[in-house]
Formats: sequence, structure tokens, C-alpha cells
Amino acid sequence: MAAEIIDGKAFAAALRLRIADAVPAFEAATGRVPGLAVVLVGDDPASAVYVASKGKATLAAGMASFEHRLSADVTQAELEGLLAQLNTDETVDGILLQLPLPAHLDEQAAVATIDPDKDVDGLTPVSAGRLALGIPGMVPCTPHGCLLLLQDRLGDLSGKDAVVIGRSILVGKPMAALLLGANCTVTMAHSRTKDLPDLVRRADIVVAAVGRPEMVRGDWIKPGAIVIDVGINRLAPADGAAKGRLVGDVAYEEAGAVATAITPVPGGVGPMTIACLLRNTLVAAHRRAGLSDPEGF
Ligand SMILES: Nc1nc(=O)c2c([nH]1)NC[C@@H]1CN(c3ccc(C(=O)N[C@@H](CCC(=O)O)C(=O)O)cc3)C=[N+]21
Repeated sequence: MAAEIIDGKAFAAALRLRIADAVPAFEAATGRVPGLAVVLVGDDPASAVYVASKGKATLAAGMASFEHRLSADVTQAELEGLLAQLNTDETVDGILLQLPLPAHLDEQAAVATIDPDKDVDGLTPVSAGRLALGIPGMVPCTPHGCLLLLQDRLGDLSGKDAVVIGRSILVGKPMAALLLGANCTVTMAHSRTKDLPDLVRRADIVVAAVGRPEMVRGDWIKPGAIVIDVGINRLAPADGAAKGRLVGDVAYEEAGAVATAITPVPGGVGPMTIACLLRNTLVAAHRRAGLSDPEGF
């Protein structure tokens, strides 16, 4: 493995400490701490684990955490009623609706009812519009985390050729907008893209967010490129094992032999997502309180 391993876990831990350090000044100015509400519908075990870890991270940063669990058969109106209540709750600065929702619910419609100024996931149409227009707003956590890792490694990204594989609302689309905002030449690739390996071979920056285990191979990577692997895929368990291995969307060993730097899975992009969620909550709290943005975020 020739590539430097980008330690997202350590970077995220340092970011979370800086966020925690900024909370007392907010509390002194406003008499309260920033609050994050997480809404979980149904009882998918993976989502429950993930929501619990967000709650722990929120408390560890000195913020207030509010968890709302709704049963899997909740109606659209009941869900939107809870979101409306959180929109007007003065102690709530950030609202995260854990996705995916059960199939009978309209995800887009529910997300659209969230107050854009509390939209710490950056998923409302208003947040997406602000990002597209370059207006300050809430940026989706996972792509923001990827951008921080890239800027930490490269400094100025101007003129870099970036390929984003995947066009999801949560990652691919906002990632492309952020890279464009950072003056990269951005290509978005997806399932219908022709000659994907050749396209990826031209890139200085490769962001893989497709959800297909180890799809991006080592011989797709330009020597010296930086590879950001957003995928978290659990393979089938090996004989006798209870759980399969976690792998990304990139064949890690192969790509790491060619790239100059690469994020591991786990321990790469994943931890950055939670750190950026706390960052967005801190920033949302300042803006809602009429304070200027906290320094250095
Ligand atoms: N509205 C909404 N916003 C989200 O941001 C959102 C969501 N819904 N639904 C689910 C996905 C998934 N997601 C992860 C975040 C962090 C890790 C993470 O920290 N992973 C660690 C541990 C992985 C493990 O061991 O399982 C790592 O990669 O090192 C994983 C997954 C956010 N999501």
C-alpha cells in the first residue's frame, strides 16, 4: 500500500473537540446550548444504532439531544405534525429526519416541511437551492466531510479534475456542487456513464458514492490521485462468522497501491458525517440566535 491513509476518524475527533470548545461561548451569549432533534421512524436495527451514536456524539459536544421514535405505521400527517412542532420549538436548532423512511411515507414531502434554517442535513429544496446558488445555507454532512478531508490534504482545490461517481441527493449531487464551488472541474458519473474506468483515470480527485462494494478498481485510478470512498457495504459473512466485513465502493488495496491518498472504510468518511452534523447544528444555532457564525468552521 503506497497511499497515505486519510484518517477521517482522527480528523472527525479533532473537529468534534473544536465544536465542543465553541459551545460554552454560545451558552454564555444565549443562556442555552445548541439542540439537535433526530426523528427515527420504524425499528430498523441499523438505523437505531446509527441514531444512538448521533445522540451520544451530540451530548459529548455539550449540546442537547432530542430523540423522537415513531412507529413504522405512522401516517404522513403525524410525521409532518411532529416536524412542525420541532420547527417552532425554540430549544431545537437542528432537525434530522433519519432516512430511508418506510415505503408508505413520502420522504421528499416530509423533508420539505423542515424549516430550512434547522435543516442540518441540508436536504430541503431550499438548502439544495442555496447550495446551487452559492448562498450560505446548510450543506449535507457527508459531502461536506469529504470536502474538508480533501482541503486538509490538498489545500486549494482550484483546477483539479474531480470525478464524482453517484448522483444521489444525499451525496453525489451536493458533492459535485461543493467541488464546483471550490473551483474543480467536475464530472458526475452514474450508472449510464460510458467508459467509466477511462473517465475515472483522468481524475485528480475521485469520490465514489454508488453503494456497490469494491466497484472502483485499482487500474481505474490515475497514479497520484486522491480517492474518497463514501460507500459502506457489508459483505456476506464468511463461513462461521456472524457478520460480514465492511467494505467501501473502492477496491481498497488495489486503489491504495496507485493513489497518493485514500480514505479507509470504516474510519474514513463515516465519522466525518457525524462531526459535520454537529458542526451544522452549532452554525444553525448561531444563525438562529442572530450571532455571527462561529470562527473556524
Ligand atoms: N437523514 C439522514 N442523514 C444521514 O446522514 C444518514 C441517514 N439519514 N441515514 C443513514 C445514513 C448513514 N450514515 C452514516 C453516518 C456515519 C457512519 C459512520 O460513522 N460509520 C463509521 C462506522 C461504520 C460501522 O462500523 O458500522 C465508519 O465509517 O467508520 C455511517 C453511516 C448517515 N446517514
